[in-house]
Amino acid sequence: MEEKRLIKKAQKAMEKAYAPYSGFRVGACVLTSDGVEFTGCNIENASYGLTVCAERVAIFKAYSEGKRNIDALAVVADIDEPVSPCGACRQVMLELLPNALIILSNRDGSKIMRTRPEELLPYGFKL
Ligand SMILES: O=c1ccn([C@H]2C[C@H](O)[C@@H](CO)O2)c(=O)[nH]1
Ligand SMILES: [Zn+2]
Repeated sequence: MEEKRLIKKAQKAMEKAYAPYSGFRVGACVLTSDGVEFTGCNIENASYGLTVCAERVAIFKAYSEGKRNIDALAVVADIDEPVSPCGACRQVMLELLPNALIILSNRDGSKIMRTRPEELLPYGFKL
């Protein structure tokens, strides 16, 4: 099943998280309409505000390779409950993958929430 594979890839990407400050490890995987997948992990910095979330790394990898049609995004964190994406990522999702299925899960993939960018960020800012 596609959803399970995306979660597995996000879990694998989570192992690469660079999170020495928060210790909060996150992984993500996007699926493009032509079946290509891009993974990401969170990458922190001593200048804390420069940190980039796992979701945005995966989304930006897809866009930077010319893949703008994203059908699904899976995000997992090393916690018991499904991860809740930050406000910045919600804003990015709304603009870059407005119609994608957003799959949120926990460390072992045992709990899954399914949502959409519009539901994660109602009345979001758009130009
Ligand atoms: O959905 C989320 C939530 C948090 N983080 C990262 C940012 C930071 O490195 C750490 C703690 O906020 O987790 C993500 O990558 N994705
Ligand atoms: Zn974020």
